[in-house]
Amino acid sequence: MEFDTFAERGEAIAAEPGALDTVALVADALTAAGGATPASGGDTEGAGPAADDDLAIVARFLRGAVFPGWDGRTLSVGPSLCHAALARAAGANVTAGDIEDRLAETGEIGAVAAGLDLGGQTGLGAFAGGDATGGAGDDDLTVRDVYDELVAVAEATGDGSESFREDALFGLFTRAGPVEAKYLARLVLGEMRIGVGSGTLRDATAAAFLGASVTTPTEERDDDDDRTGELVALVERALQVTNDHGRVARIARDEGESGLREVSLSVGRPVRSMLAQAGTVADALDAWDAVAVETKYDGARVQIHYEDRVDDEEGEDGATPADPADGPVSIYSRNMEDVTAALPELVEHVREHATAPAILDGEAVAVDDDGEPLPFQEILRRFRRKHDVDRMREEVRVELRAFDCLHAGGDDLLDAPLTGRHERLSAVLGEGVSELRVSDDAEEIEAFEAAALAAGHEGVMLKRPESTYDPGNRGREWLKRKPDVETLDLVVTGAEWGEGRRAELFGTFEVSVRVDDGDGERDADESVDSGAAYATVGNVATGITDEELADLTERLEPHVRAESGQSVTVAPEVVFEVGYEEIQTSPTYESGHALRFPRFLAVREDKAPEAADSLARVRRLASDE
Ligand SMILES: Nc1ncnc2c1ncn2[C@@H]1O[C@H](COP(=O)(O)OP(=O)(O)OP(=O)(O)O)[C@@H](O)[C@H]1O
Repeated sequence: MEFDTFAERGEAIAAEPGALDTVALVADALTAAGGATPASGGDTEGAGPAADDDLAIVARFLRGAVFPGWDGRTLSVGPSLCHAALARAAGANVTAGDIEDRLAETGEIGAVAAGLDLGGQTGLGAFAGGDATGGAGDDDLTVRDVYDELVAVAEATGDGSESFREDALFGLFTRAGPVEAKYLARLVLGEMRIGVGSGTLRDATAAAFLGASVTTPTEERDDDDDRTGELVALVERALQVTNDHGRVARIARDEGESGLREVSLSVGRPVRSMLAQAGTVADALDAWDAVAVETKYDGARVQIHYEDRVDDEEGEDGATPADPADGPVSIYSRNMEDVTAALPELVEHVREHATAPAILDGEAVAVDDDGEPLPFQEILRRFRRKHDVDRMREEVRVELRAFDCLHAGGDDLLDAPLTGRHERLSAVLGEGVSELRVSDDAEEIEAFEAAALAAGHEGVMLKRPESTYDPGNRGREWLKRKPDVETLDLVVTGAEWGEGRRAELFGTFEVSVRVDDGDGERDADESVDSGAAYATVGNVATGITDEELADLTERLEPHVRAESGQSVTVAPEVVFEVGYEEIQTSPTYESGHALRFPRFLAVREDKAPEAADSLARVRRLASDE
């Protein structure tokens, strides 16, 4: 597919207000991208699509993603690099500063890119491979050209990789016409802004390739007695298992329903984590006959994949390889980032105890010398660390608390009941496994909770004993019960420079909630700019030490999008855990709410902005108060 065709379809989708018509437009785009069905069936297994088929690429691009969800590769392109590449492509008269000024005016990089004369002024379009007519946009840039170039950008490492990335983007921009440039800039920065969430793409896949009808919104259908509901559920299931919209679209097209039914988990490819809602013991006992109660560990979520393969690097004595990333154990964060190298104790633990290939779910916790839990902030000093792992290992001890098992010894367990999965977990790992107590006695459950709190844990999890594992879902099958601490996980979207002695550091941070339904789709929300993904809810300036301010400044500076006086706007990259006393309605912030007495608690290293708290949650909390 030509990239300008993709961009025009993006424009049409963005302009369509109706959810069902959006699904129909996305389904058309998928069908158009697939072209003729490849006889070979193509590469449905691998990360890269077959050479004659753009379906997988287009399915991901529509969501603003270049790679599948399970794939750890990232472009490593921040706003400043993108601005520099755009400025170069726009010719000698335009600087990165000009791009930032325009961004401050328009508020959106796509609009800025579309307004530039890229490659046109200097004939760079011809230089970069354009046809005889020269100017930008005349070149037949395809979605595959863009994909291939972005793969090269993602895979560039070492000295010179930064300039390689800039050159590659410059090359792409010089080949782009205005609408293409708009979608290129958005894609590169991961902000597609056309309102295509995971649910839309799922429904469109079912409509395009399985014959599902697009007449009733998925949420209003009864899945049990509706054929379309059945097909949508099948696609949803395949998405949960593969975590790859591109691959699922291809399987739906090439192998139909039976192909989707056969999709299974792969050890080594992370799955989205099942999540919890807040709830009480009374809620749990009202809803279920019995409750499976478990300690809520205050650590960072980890998903551990154990491949049980012979390790090339392994010495004859079976010693751990020097680099844990080379071994049979891979550990992923909740964002599906590979954190194996940061947590060698967990690698060693699993190598020592696991008896079969497995996918385990659990929490990495920091503990003191007696094995007692340390606060959450301590695990964050170890999590995602790339340097000084051995030194930090001496300072902060980390242990595994595994609480679920998604796959063991060749069996996918997503559909098995929780208690059965937990038994498999105990059988496959043995050590470092949570205690899961099933009880229908409120007093016994409360005594379990009191003991967990007394031991320094965060609270308890209450789970339905028969619940299946629902990747990515924040349903009511798992409830979290914590004593009353009011915190929200909010995205930093702006900051202000400090004063006096702190003039070189940010002093105040603007924090925002997510304006979507949890999988990237926007709320139907008229009071908030419908293109915005985040809405402000407060400014945080207290609870931060000087050392933390320096760290936060260093961390946020590369993401600054625009500066005006003391204030900067920041790309949504960093999530803060913020404590507060109350939520009030307020016209001051875009969300229509304000936090009273917000204070900084920690950076949620383990959370991506898409996993931050939503506007819907803040509204719920506000109305409960
Ligand atoms: N026994 C357990 N079972 C499931 N999750 C647990 C358990 N112990 C600790 N956790 C942690 O609790 C989280 C469940 O709460 P939730 O889904 O709301 O995530 P969260 O937003 O990170 O919550 P929080 O900020 O309260 O940790 C899990 O993601 C996991 O990291």
